Amino acid sequence: MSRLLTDEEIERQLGDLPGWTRDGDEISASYEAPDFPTAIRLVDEVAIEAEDMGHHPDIDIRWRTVKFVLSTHSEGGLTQLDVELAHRVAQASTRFGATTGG
Ligand SMILES: C[C@H](O)[C@H](O)[C@H]1CNC2=NC(N)=NC(=O)C2=N1
Repeated sequence: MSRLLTDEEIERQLGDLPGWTRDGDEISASYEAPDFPTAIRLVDEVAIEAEDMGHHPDIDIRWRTVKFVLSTHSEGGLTQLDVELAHRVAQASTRFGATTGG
């Protein structure tokens, strides 16, 4: 089900994901939460979503900035699972008042 996406498919779908950029086999975005506890709650929410999907982000937390890096390791690149998880991260970020530069 999770075949690698083409360059065109990736670029088109990133158009619906403000703040998300592609770097080779990964897509990533940084979100700034109102404060550190909210950043941690955002990470906790994304952990629940990721576990639900069976698809997990790399996460970097620095004070109230949280960077999510997505790739499908089993396929060696980007699949629809990464796009789906990015949308879930974006929606959770909105709920927690976290914003992205994009
Ligand atoms: C069996 C299980 O679904 C796999 O190991 C999943 C777990 N989470 C994963 N997450 C990500 N980002 N890539 C994977 O290939 C992956 N594989």
